[in-house]
Amino acid sequence: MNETSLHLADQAARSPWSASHQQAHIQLTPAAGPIDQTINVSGSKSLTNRALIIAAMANGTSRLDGILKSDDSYWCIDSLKKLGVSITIDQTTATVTGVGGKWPVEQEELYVGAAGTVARFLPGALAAGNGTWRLDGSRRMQERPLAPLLGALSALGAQIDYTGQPGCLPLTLSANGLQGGEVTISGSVSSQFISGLLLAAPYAKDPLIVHIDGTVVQRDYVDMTLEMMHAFGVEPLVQNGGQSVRFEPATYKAAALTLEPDVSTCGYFWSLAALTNGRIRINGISTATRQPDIELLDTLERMGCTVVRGDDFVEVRGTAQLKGGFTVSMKRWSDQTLTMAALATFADAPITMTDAAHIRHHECDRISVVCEQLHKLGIKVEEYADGLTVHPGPVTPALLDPHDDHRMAMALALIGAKIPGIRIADPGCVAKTCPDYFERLSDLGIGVE
Ligand SMILES: O=C(O)C1=C[C@@H](OP(=O)(O)O)[C@@H](O)[C@H](O)C1
Ligand SMILES: C=C(OP(=O)(O)O)C(=O)O
Repeated sequence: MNETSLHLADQAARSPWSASHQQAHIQLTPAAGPIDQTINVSGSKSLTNRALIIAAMANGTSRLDGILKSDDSYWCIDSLKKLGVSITIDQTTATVTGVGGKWPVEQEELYVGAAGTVARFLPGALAAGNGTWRLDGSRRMQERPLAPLLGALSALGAQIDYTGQPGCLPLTLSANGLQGGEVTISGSVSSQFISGLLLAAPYAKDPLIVHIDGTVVQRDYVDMTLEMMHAFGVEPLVQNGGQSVRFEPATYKAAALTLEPDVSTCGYFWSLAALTNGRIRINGISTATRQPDIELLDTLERMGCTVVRGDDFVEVRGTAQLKGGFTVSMKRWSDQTLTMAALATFADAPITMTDAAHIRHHECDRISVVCEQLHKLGIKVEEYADGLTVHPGPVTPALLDPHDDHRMAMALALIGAKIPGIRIADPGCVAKTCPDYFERLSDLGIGVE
């Protein structure tokens, strides 16, 4: 594949916290022997951006330890600062002085980068206040859906004017606070729509009941949102088996929190141990986490790995031959679909991943792109609307194109940890959630040139 056929990355979405990897591509070389390390992993992107936005809406000053410093959290902080929120960062500690839901800057242009969490969590927070703001994002973020969330916010009093594709960024949001009452929203395409509405719901002028229409993809992220709201002193009343949530008018209270490591990022390092018949222990996390990608561990065990579940660490020990020959639903933990596709390349029988249709709306059409990239390696794949089947086989090194998708780059790099000569274009795209990913691989003995 020549350079001209590569997906053109949106460099504008790369933040000052991006990695140093600005070269056109890198080449990976497997470590000389099994990887055997104990490591730490940076804070959760999902928890970081929830905590930042809620802290900004709270009364009082919050202290957040263990935040993630990546593109997604950078654009979250940048937007909140533009709204007049005082945020100071010291290493991985954020000190946020909340504005109680009244944004000091009532007219501003905000940029969310490629961050789905900011694109989906900020509009509700804005709609709860008073002002007129223009929101924009990366080229890909301008293609990702927002309509279910914005429809609900409009029903509660927000005025949304799309200046690009209807239902997407860029848009102008004008608000004079959220009405109470009842509103219904779907989470069948993204759980973030639900989370974005719930985060703002306590600030409605009257009691508000949010009804969830149908099933929610990756539902655990909604539960993470409710847990984070609780940490800031708001008590949502969950009813009807989780299909409705009732809120009395309330204001978040400042909090001091330490955020968990990012379990989605942990998945790549645990998978490295699985693939190299090595051992990786990650400190500071346990399987008691609400982060759904912890589900990967059960599947690694199913593939023949050993998992040690400590109170404050999780260790994965690999195996000489990964087992396949099964179908696995990715509905709860679909961010690991690409990781599973990389692992399946080296299993002893095909693996089918299902229930992941919504990841076609993520940083790229992840099902189509991962099938295309595995095909370049000579791997037989079958693509379905909601997933794929990977048939293990010999790998022919190639230049792989992550399509500006951090998870595509991080997952495909796992193949390079096993097979010499794998090249990954635009390695800097990992900065969305793990700017130092390739440095970490190098520290583990994998060649990164
Ligand atoms: O709420 C969150 O923090 C997230 C929700 C999920 O998005 P979808 O529900 O859109 O799949 C997940 O893929 C994303 O990485 C983070
Ligand atoms: C889908 C993802 O991110 P987001 O939707 O938060 O941009 C992800 O990190 O895999």
